[in-house]
Amino acid sequence: MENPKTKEFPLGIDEETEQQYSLHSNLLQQFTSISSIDKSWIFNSNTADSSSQGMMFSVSQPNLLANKKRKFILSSTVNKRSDGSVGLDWAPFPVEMTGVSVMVPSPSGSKLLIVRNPEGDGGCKFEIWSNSCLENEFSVPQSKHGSVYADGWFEGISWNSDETRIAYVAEEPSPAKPTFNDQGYKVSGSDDKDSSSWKGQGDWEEDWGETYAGKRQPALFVINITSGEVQAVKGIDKSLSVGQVVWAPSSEGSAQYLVFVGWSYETRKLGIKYCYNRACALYAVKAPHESKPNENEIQATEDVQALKLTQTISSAFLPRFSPDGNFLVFLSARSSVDSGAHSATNSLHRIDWPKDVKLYQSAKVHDVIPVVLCADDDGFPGLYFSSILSDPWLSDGHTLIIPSVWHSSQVLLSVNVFSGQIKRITPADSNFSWSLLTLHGNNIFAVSSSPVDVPQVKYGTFVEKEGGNSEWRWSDVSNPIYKCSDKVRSLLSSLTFSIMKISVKEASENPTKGSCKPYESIFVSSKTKKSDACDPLIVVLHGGPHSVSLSSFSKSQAFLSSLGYSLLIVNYRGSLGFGEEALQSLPGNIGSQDVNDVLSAIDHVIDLGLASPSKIAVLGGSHGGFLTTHLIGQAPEKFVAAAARNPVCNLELMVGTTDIPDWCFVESYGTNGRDRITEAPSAEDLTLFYSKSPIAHLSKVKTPTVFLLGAQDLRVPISTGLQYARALKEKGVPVKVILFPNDVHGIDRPQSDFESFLSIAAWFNKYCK
Ligand SMILES: CC(=O)N[C@@H](C)C(=O)N[C@@H](C)C(=O)O
Repeated sequence: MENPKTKEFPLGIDEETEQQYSLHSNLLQQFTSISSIDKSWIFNSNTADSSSQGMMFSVSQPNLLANKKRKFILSSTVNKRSDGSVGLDWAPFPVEMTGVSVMVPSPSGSKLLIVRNPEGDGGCKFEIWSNSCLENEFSVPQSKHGSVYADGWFEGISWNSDETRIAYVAEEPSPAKPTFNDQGYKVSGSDDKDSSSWKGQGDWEEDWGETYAGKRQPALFVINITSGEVQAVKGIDKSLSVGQVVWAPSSEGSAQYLVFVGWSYETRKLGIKYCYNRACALYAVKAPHESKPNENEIQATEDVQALKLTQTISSAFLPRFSPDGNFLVFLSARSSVDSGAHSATNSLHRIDWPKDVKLYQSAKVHDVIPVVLCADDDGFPGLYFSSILSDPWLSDGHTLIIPSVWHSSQVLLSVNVFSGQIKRITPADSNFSWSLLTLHGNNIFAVSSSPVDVPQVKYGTFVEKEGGNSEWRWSDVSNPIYKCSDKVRSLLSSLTFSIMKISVKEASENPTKGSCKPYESIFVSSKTKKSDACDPLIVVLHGGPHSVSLSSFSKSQAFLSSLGYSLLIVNYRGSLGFGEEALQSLPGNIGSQDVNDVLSAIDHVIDLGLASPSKIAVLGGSHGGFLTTHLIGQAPEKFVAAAARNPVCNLELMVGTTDIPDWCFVESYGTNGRDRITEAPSAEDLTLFYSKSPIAHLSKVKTPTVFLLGAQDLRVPISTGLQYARALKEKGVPVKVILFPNDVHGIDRPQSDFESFLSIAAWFNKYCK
């Protein structure tokens, strides 16, 4: 037998950790392997049997060995039953999609665009499929454009109505770089490649920060799907980054227009990921002509300059035309732009679409859903969503179906864009969270889940009842996608969850009404009380801070609760989903109001006898890591273990290195901080940043803490986490640091996510059981 004293362990692993890893890694793999639906589409039937329609699901599943997400397509046929519900007949096997960046069916469903972005020097591949074969395939050289944007934000791919052309967003081609040879500088003009010259760097160009490192400016293009001709759209200011393009309704005899979102910047591009406070507007621009012989000169003289449609509002995005083409709706994050908070309560707007192009610029922006400042207790708390279906309309042509965060859950809403009437269409008595898959006529495919229930596909039908009492009814749709192991199912069935209201203990000076309203925590625990002793508790804190922990299924959280921990997931004031006044109460008060909200939520569960004060751990990433490290400093007796993922530990250090220095100013000073934003903070600014930071409380910390850091994080550069971890080590506090060399802020590559949560479990089992 091996002598444990002489046994060599892998880096960072001792005997106890090895045991923990052996015990729990298989269960974590079982959670990890649960698939998720990214998108789905419904197709009109080509058969005589019009009661059945085809459906396609794009599904992803982490592939730990390859450290990638495996993507596949699963097809089914929709069968409508006489009672209004549906069943899906599934194809026997899925088909893996390798190397596919985006796929977009045409509006009629008769064609499918598949885009494959280049991995090396080659071009972008566009494939046009019919239902039986590949119809056309084009390779677009890098000299025309770089990768097609598939990021879910700048991303926009839109088929025109006769399905002959596609507008899309791709990276501008790379500019030429200065060339040198043994004679010195090679005068530009010659693009010769020879072994006696080399390329210099030229000027550094700004990008949009976190997750956009090295990505070139997003620009607009149109491809003809028969000839493969690609045209760059003219008339767009070079300084504008563009995205989310859609074709404007076409009218006989007049030119075709494209509507897109444009983001401009002042002196530098600030990070845009999770940051809705970047000003943006809708523009209309003439789509390029199909080139015909001898037409070039006529085109050159045409007025092609893009028109700004939304002059009167600081933010406009997600444009969608009504089915009749008479109006355009869009979302606005103007509260976020105007206050400087990186995310806030949205509003929805409408422009009646003029038939005369010249009137576009003076189109009136109507408010459909305004920003909600403070909602009644059970009233609509405001709009919180950032993606929308490409066709979100019911058959009346003016009712939109959208998801939105409502307190700690995501619900589905129907919105009448003329009257502004909003209805919550998912069950009011459900604490589950819902996401939208696709519309099926006037019915809805959706997914519903909870912290202890794996996602379930649902079908919603609108039932008109006598006496005008109509309602939405939801039925389960059986599906093979969310399959999980018997072990996972049995562990989850022993858990339960509830959403708790937590009263505000101390309001700030001059509080607004909305900031005094209760906030919420999601509490996950075992159904059966094993003895008088409570299970150990993990307090889970989201980042942002203007984000939210939803009551939806999370594999990593379900893994931790399956190991015997209760979870207290706190939506402290400042979270999305509770109205604008509650959200805006946090900027200027970070490190105190949010910390106290979390401490009050913990006291609440201790007072209810649901948690034992001696067995509490805390876990959070980013701003959640800021709170984690603040809590172990400000309440050093309270926490026996902590885990911080890319935490903000020192704003004074972060401000000079992050892609969002403006965030440090606004969150530290409040909205007034907007006027102080600078690349050269004063000594006074730096003093305030330090005083608001967890590092200011470091001397009191004694909680053993594990740090998970992504070395490519541009948002919260690892220097702040490393500095704090080293300082704790210097004090003799037990510390573990795992650095993921190729991860960005989210640390979500499959192997990194896996190792993060396995090590968090091992750490908590060591110090908090
Ligand atoms: C706006 C932003 O990115 N803030 C970070 C400090 C942060 O907390 N990020 C959130 C979104 C996260 O969960 O990573």
